[in-house]
Amino acid sequence: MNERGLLMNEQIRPDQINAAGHLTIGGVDTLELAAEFGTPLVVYDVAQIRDQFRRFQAVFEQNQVDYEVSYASKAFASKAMYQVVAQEHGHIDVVSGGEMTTAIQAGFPMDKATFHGNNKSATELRLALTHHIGMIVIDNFHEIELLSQLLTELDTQTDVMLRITPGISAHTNEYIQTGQVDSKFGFDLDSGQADQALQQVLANPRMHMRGIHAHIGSQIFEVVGFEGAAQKLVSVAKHWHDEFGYTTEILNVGGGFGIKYTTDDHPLAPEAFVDAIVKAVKKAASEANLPEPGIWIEPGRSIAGPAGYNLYTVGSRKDIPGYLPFLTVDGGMGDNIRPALYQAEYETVLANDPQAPATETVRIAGKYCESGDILSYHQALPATKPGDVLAMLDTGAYGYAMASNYNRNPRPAVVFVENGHAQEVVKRETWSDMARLDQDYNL
Ligand SMILES: Cc1ncc(COP(=O)(O)O)c(C=O)c1O
Ligand SMILES: N[C@@H](CCCC[NH3+])C(=O)O
Repeated sequence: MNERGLLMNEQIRPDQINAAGHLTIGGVDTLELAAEFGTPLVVYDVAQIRDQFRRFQAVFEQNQVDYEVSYASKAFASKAMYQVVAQEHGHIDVVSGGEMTTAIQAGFPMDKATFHGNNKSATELRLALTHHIGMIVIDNFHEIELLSQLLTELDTQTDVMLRITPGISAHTNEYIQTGQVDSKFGFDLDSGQADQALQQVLANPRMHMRGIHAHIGSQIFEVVGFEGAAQKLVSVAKHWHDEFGYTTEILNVGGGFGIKYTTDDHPLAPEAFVDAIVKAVKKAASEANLPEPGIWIEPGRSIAGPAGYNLYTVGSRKDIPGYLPFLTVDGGMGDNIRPALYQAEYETVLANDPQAPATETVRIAGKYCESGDILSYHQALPATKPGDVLAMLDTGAYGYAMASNYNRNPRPAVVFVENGHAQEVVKRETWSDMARLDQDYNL
């Protein structure tokens, strides 16, 4: 409750409302952000990014475990983001030459980067090796062969892990499950593929086999899947120890920690996830009589998501008797495709009065030429008028990262805000940028 006796939106902290009653991010008024940088605008509260990172790290420190918290940068990659992670002494994982190049340009220490992907190209692997990437997570037999050729060609060596499919279907949207047996990622266990991969890697002196990786899915709300993955990884480590005399140094349980998008979501705290993982690994390792391995995690959404906001300006409106009105904003599926792609839900508030009581339920539509271009299917809001700014909450993961130029709409600017200061860290694209790669046809 606030002083007006209204129920606060749970995703907004009371200190985010300023004297004018406006929503603030990192101490800056969202209306000022919209006026200065334009809309649609992606805004990150940097203190919140740092705080999530530190919370994950602190539990490992308390448990005195060898660990890495590796930010899964597919959730949101930019030079500024990599620089913030570096300031937090964090690690990153990258899944493409583009993410790697951005990290390199940001000056990120690449020995703290892990390279993932189920079809890494020779060029990408070469880039990784020439920049002495910290770890390559090998996904398939083709990659073992390609990597071994490149290691010989470049006369170098690398640390590697093997990604396995743990056979765990996390309780999450089926589109974002990755740990089940029928997955395109990683080596299958039951068919013996993983054993074969281990033997190939161990036979190559240029590959230093460091550990086992599994990722069970995304937006997960329960610890049980992670405990299961931890047990499975330890059982693989035990099997490899007994069968091949190989001792696993690191278990990487991936990311997937769920966040609160709406009041229906009840995520666990970072501490609860890490605590459960650490306990499960320690218990399983001691039962298997194995030395305690290092534990790595790869949170993406839980680092970037809650810190991100999308600001939009309200434009047209369509009222249809018997249906929820369409309130159209100046962005849409080009800057956040998640509602259209996964029926993902968010909370949206009126930036100039986020505490105002709702008077209607609307559909928030985008401006893209597509009926499915909906940002919200049912959002309670106070009365709005063209020109009002809406703030969509918790948009920081897989929003800008999955943005497109559909309809040749420019992608928004990205602004980082901290301690009352705002800085544009990714410029807004312009209409002429839309044609910057185009060539006149002159055959
Ligand atoms: C290998 C791997 N690690 C980490 C992540 C990050 O997941 P999340 O953003 O759900 O934490 C993903 C994406 O799901 C992934 O595929
Ligand atoms: N893009 C998905 C998550 C993908 C996870 C990547 N492994 C989402 O928006 O929820």
